[in-house]
Amino acid sequence: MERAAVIVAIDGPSGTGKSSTSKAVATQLGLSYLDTGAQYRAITWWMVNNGIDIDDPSAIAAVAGKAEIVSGTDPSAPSITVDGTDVAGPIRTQEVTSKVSAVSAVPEVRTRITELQRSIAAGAENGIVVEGRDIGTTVLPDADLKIFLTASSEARAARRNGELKGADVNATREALLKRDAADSSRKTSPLAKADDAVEVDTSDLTLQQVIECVVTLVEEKRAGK
Ligand SMILES: Nc1ncnc2c1ncn2[C@@H]1O[C@H](COP(=O)(O)OP(=O)(O)O)[C@@H](O)[C@H]1O
Ligand SMILES: Nc1ccn([C@H]2C[C@H](O)[C@@H](COP(=O)(O)OP(=O)(O)O)O2)c(=O)n1
Repeated sequence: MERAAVIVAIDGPSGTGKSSTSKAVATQLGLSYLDTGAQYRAITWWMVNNGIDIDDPSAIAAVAGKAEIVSGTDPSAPSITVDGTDVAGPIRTQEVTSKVSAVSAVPEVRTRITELQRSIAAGAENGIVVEGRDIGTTVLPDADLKIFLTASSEARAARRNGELKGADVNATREALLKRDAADSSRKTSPLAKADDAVEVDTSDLTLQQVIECVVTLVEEKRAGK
């Protein structure tokens, strides 16, 4: 019998391990992978590049449909382009990181990106792992499995700091908490755990342990447990 395409939603705040876990789980299970944060970063990069006033939600809303964002969903080589330009590097700058919460709070931006995410998930024949902030609550509320990753702010800041050469861990923690607060308090589709999501606190787990935990949960779902 053909296996039905499994849809896995992984949400949680910054630095909880969503991207690393999702990529590894998708690779192990032969599923596609979608980093929705990269899409919000990509549209933010476009806004910055086109001189749009980030403090003016109506200016952002007016051009929300302009950028053509294409996400490659191979977990071993995820990619993202805007109007044909590879932006995988530029979307990770401090400037984009500091502006992405404001851009992603604009309802017109969310509507546009949510449509894109749903069409990518629907087209993933072998199933997909989709990671973000509102996947289990809004984008794919019928996902087969929903995971909500958490971790202490200290653990999250230490992990993020490990990626930023020479950064001050306290400044990293402050910036991370500020972004979480903005993402959790916005009106449209805030960062939240879905009622039926499995919460996993990764503070004291290795990445490998988190991956194994999620793989087991997917396999249990597939076995109909
Ligand atoms: N359980 C873990 N223990 C230690 N480090 C981790 C763990 N999970 C992820 N990391 C590391 O923390 C950093 C942030 O992880 P990432 O997957 O990008 O988180 P998110 O997508 O939630 O922001 C990466 O450098 C990753 O290797
Ligand atoms: N589904 C999503 C995914 C991300 N976002 C927004 C909010 C986040 O602060 C930014 C960036 O997300 P991203 O997952 O790249 O952030 P980190 O890897 O945790 O730093 O995008 C969102 O609003 N909804």
